[in-house]
Amino acid sequence: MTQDELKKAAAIVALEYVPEGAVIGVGTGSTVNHFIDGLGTMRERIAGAVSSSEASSARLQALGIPLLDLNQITDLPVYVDGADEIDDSFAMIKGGGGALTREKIVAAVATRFICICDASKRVECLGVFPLPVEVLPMARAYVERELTRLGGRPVLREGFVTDNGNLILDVHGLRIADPRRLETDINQIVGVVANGLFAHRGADILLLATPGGVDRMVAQH
Ligand SMILES: O=C(CO)[C@H](O)[C@H](O)COP(=O)(O)O
Repeated sequence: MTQDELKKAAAIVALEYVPEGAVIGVGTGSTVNHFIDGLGTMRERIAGAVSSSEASSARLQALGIPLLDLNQITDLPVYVDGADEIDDSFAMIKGGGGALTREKIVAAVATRFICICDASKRVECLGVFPLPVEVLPMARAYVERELTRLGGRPVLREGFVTDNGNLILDVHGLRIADPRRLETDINQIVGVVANGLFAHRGADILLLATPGGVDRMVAQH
């Protein structure tokens, strides 16, 4: 199976977790695109979706799925999203697509975070994938210096502007032994909008696609 076929397999299993009549939180990325396509086939059975990016919003709208404003939602039973890395505690690095801030906001509101990914995303220790950090443009150089002080090597994502009008620094060279601590430390840097560590709010369910099938795992927290 190709990596894309594995992503699709995880996404299709995630459709089983979509409650009848509910608003669904929708992430961003190539794995989630398969999930959105699946949602399109069952659009009469859901109330609509809250999206984490302009790209996902466009795909949802093209399939006729109503988009809702997060500010009008009090009950979001599930949020479905991919990850760039996920560890044994279901802490993740996300933001490869640059949508980390909105992803974090929608995930914070959701009752259950369902992570869908192929087995290559499972790691023992987070940090081989460069950690994305969304930064206000005027703070870029200052935040770069502070991230270097934390032991990383920040690299500006060239030619990329987030949906919020900000920049992304991809931080290389971090071996993240304590994801919660680092998530908090980076959030303390003035000018950081959000960082791609999802450790305080990790996944609740992991649907991990392997060539042998999709493993369903539930977090122990
Ligand atoms: O965090 C994300 C986007 O900001 C994605 O979930 C992550 O990059 C995984 O993407 P893909 O499903 O394309 O492998």
